[in-house]
Amino acid sequence: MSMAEQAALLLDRLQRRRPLVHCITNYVTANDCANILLAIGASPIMADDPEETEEIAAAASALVLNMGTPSRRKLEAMIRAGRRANEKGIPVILDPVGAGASRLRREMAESLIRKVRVDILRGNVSEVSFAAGLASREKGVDVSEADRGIDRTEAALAAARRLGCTVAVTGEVDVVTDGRRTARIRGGSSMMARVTGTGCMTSALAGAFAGAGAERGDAFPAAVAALASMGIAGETAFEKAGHLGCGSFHIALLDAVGGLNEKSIRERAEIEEG
Ligand SMILES: Nc1ncnc2c1ncn2[C@@H]1O[C@H](COP(=O)(O)OP(=O)(O)OP(=O)(O)O)[C@@H](O)[C@H]1O
Ligand SMILES: Cc1ncsc1CCO
Ligand SMILES: [Mg+2]
Repeated sequence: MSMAEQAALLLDRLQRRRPLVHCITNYVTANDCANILLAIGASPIMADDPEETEEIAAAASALVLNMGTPSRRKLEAMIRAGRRANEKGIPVILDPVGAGASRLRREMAESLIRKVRVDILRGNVSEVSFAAGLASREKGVDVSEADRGIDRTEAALAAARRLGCTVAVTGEVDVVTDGRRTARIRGGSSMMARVTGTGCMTSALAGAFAGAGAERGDAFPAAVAALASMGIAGETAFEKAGHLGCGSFHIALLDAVGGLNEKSIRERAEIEEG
């Protein structure tokens, strides 16, 4: 079965099952992540107090840990949720936002990688390079100029080997690998880099697809399906609203994700295997 066909079937399963996706995320893009999950057909819950994250994670189909606005308290909330998810076989997605940008973020990324078994790591090339242990010169949450030259495939493979999980590096062309299989996903629009949170939304969608899977261990096709969905939606949004500007494009992106179905994935996904 082709990767596009697999992604189409996963979307169909997601829309029938409506997986509950627990997000411990940042305050910049939390609302967009909740809305994109609703748009694709999943059910979001944002919960980040250490007092409740174990309980919420235990009831969810997937857990998304996003380091965008970190704190020691949030780290504790993430470790509690992550350990519970691991015990219950619930897939965990890590978005190491700005992982190399400060001491707190570096410690947080290292601590999460050490204490929680991650199924999908999703980030831009700077973030994934840092998580892979490669030199990264991150200054903020966007790809740094110094990191633009790093090869996305090499960064993804290095991180996949270090973490033993599926890694998705986004950018103009997205790369997904589990160290054994590799896929490249085209599509999207350069406008996506001009709206904050499209990466966070992609990670949230990876949670929805991983949570829709029949069983744990389906992380690679879930990550591919999430990136293909964002790619198609980004193109549609650009056609509809690219000429209007970033604000309209942002809203059109949510609309486009809401319009995705099995058929659009099968017909429009641009996935290259190997
Ligand atoms: N130049 C581009 N052309 C096409 N698609 C792009 C481009 N840049 C980013 N994208 C798409 O935008 C989405 C987010 O990727 P990006 O690498 O910008 O994440 P990010 O840096 O983590 O974003 P953020 O931190 O703002 O959430 C992905 O679906 C990716 O494919
Ligand atoms: C801009 C920004 N700052 C912290 S998180 C975030 C959203 C994109 O990652
Ligand atoms: Mg990001």
